Amino acid sequence: MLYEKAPAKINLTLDVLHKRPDGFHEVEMIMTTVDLADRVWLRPSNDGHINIKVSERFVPNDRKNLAYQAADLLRRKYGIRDGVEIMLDKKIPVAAGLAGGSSDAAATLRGLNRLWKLQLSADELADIGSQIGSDVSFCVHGGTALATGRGEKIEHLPAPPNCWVILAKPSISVSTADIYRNLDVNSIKHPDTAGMLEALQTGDYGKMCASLGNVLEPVTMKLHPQVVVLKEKMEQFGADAVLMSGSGPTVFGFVRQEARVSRVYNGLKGFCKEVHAVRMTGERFLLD
Ligand SMILES: C[C@](O)(CO)[C@H](O)COP(=O)(O)OP(=O)(O)OC[C@H]1O[C@@H](n2ccc(N)nc2=O)[C@H](O)[C@@H]1O
Ligand SMILES: Nc1ncnc2c1ncn2[C@@H]1O[C@H](COP(=O)(O)OP(=O)(O)OP(=O)(O)O)[C@@H](O)[C@H]1O
Repeated sequence: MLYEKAPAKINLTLDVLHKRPDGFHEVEMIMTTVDLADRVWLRPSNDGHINIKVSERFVPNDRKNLAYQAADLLRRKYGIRDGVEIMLDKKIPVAAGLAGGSSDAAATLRGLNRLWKLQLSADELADIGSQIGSDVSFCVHGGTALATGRGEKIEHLPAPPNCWVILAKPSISVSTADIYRNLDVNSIKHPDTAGMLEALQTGDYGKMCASLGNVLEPVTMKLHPQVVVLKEKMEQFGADAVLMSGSGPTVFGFVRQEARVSRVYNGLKGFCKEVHAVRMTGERFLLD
């Protein structure tokens, strides 16, 4: 049995440049992994099938699961006949803007690369992953990166300055496709991507806080006012800066002072079932 960690991501910035002829949006976003992770186990089986077992009742255990799609893609591409059992222990909130499914798919790609001795590089796996979803390429590499194109073009960046990240997910589900559909590309207020890049290069915490921005945030907030309330609460409880991740609805807040972490965490617990205090790991997966 083989184990892979599948960490969640947050978006420090998310900008949309334009809508493409293929219906997707050309994005420019800075993402980083946090130490909240699903756990993925892979066990070879000789029935020639891909079997998924998931700890979470609402997550599909058939070909709709992104980990299934990752295994299926590799099997077809490399003519593999072996079966595999994939066990997913979900810790990342589902449909949250934290790339849970994408990270499971990425971990499956990394794990099967080892199990089936395919000797593919991280870039090759990321390329295969982009066929599953826009966030899978980033999740194959992890760490901190600028993602462009549909999200599949990755440039590695230095890890963010050290701080706590409080994640809070309201109990609503958000469809990424719906949020992009409701975005008016002509009235976008673009985030300061250059400022965020500089903050990462220089390790400037204040500048990182000031440069957070996500063009999908107002779209999700309009459809789900709970996200506005949650962001305000997090600010009131003392987070240094707050933003929605991806298409939402998870909101994250940075807290540098150790003493404030429990105040923000406990305060939010009163409003929200799913609250986590995590760190940005900056941990990149290097394949051998
Ligand atoms: C919001 C983010 O999570 C930010 O990291 C990503 O942009 C979305 O990544 P994802 O969930 O992996 O998205 P996909 O599964 O590829 O696409 C879901 C849907 O979102 C829309 N979509 C996604 C990515 C993109 N660059 N433009 C889009 O318009 C499309 O309607 C697509 O059908
Ligand atoms: N392994 C998986 N884990 C969770 N959800 C999955 C998985 N595979 C498929 N899904 C489906 O994908 C949907 C979105 O789940 P996911 O947790 O990946 O969303 P997300 O965090 O918003 O992703 P992203 O940030 O990439 O948009 C779920 O409602 C579920 O039906």
